[in-house]
Amino acid sequence: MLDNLEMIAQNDPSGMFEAVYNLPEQIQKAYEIGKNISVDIKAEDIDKVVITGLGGSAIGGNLVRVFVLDQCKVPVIVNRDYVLPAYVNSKTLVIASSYSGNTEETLSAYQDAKAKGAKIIAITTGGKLKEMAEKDGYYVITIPGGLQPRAALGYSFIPLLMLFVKIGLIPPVDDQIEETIKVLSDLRERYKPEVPEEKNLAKRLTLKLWNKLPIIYGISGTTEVIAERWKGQICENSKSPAYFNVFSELNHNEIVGTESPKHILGLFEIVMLHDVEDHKRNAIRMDITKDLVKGVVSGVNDIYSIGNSRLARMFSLIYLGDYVSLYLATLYQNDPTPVKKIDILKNKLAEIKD
Ligand SMILES: O=P(O)(O)OC[C@H]1O[C@](O)(CO)[C@@H](O)[C@@H]1O
Repeated sequence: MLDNLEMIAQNDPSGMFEAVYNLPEQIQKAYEIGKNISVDIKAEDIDKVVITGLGGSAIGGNLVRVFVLDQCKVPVIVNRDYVLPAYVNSKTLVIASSYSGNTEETLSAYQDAKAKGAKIIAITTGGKLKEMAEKDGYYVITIPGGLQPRAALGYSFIPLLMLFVKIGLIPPVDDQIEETIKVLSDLRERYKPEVPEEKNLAKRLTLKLWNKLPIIYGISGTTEVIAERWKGQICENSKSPAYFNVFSELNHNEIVGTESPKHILGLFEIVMLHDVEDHKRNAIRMDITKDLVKGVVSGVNDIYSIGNSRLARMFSLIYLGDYVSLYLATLYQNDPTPVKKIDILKNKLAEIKD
């Protein structure tokens, strides 16, 4: 079914498949942008980092948060709100991340950061954020436009990660970026539409999730944000509901909610994301949980990261989720690009001034 290339092309008039295929090149370009970052902020000047953004931009920040968790000596917090927490002050580095540069919550948080006297860096393609930050004399990392924010994860993540290196918060990541580009270049030749179902994991997994409710499980500290990314991509690209949760937390509540109603539980198709750095006990929890839900849910699918470095492994899982979301869109005959409901929301919000 998913081997019908004409059907794929018909449901992808705006080229989201192409954008996903080009992720390795995007990461290469993002790497060059990262190398050119030149800031005078040093690790000792700050006692915390707050990355403020929404949607795809927040995911980029959240992936950085998890990536640096065991290396960075200052807390990294992701803020997805109009305002920043009261602990933001002159020792805080606030990174305002918005691909469009026009997301209202991020613009509002930027103003809040300014009012609180924080050190500010903006990462954006342009829009009001770039305009304001340049006018206010803050450093702006400018990334290329022309993509949907969720398709620009390379741009919203890699320069941010390299900023952490430049500031001296984490050791260099060059080798990891280079490996990531290689791993993704290899994976796209395995996941692309031309590869038939029997050899294409992305297509096979999509067929399992089709007409089901995808439930994506990650593990705290490793795959937690990747699970969130899968959920977001399935919602926005496939226009299907999807939910995610994280081990071990879900073992303390969600696992109990698997008894009734049976006809709804029977539609759950679970994807468990695995990585070699998963906490041993959480890996065991995943196995036990699988046994507990077997026969109740429609199915459980184990997916393992590929690659040596942490970065390559992270992106290997992200990439599979991206392809799955596009194939699922194809099966539902949806164009992955438009996000009509968000457009309606934004228009309605624009009509209402406070
Ligand atoms: O990165 P931006 O442009 O601030 O957008 C944030 C999020 O907002 C949306 O544009 C929709 O509101 C998402 O698609 C996107 O991920």
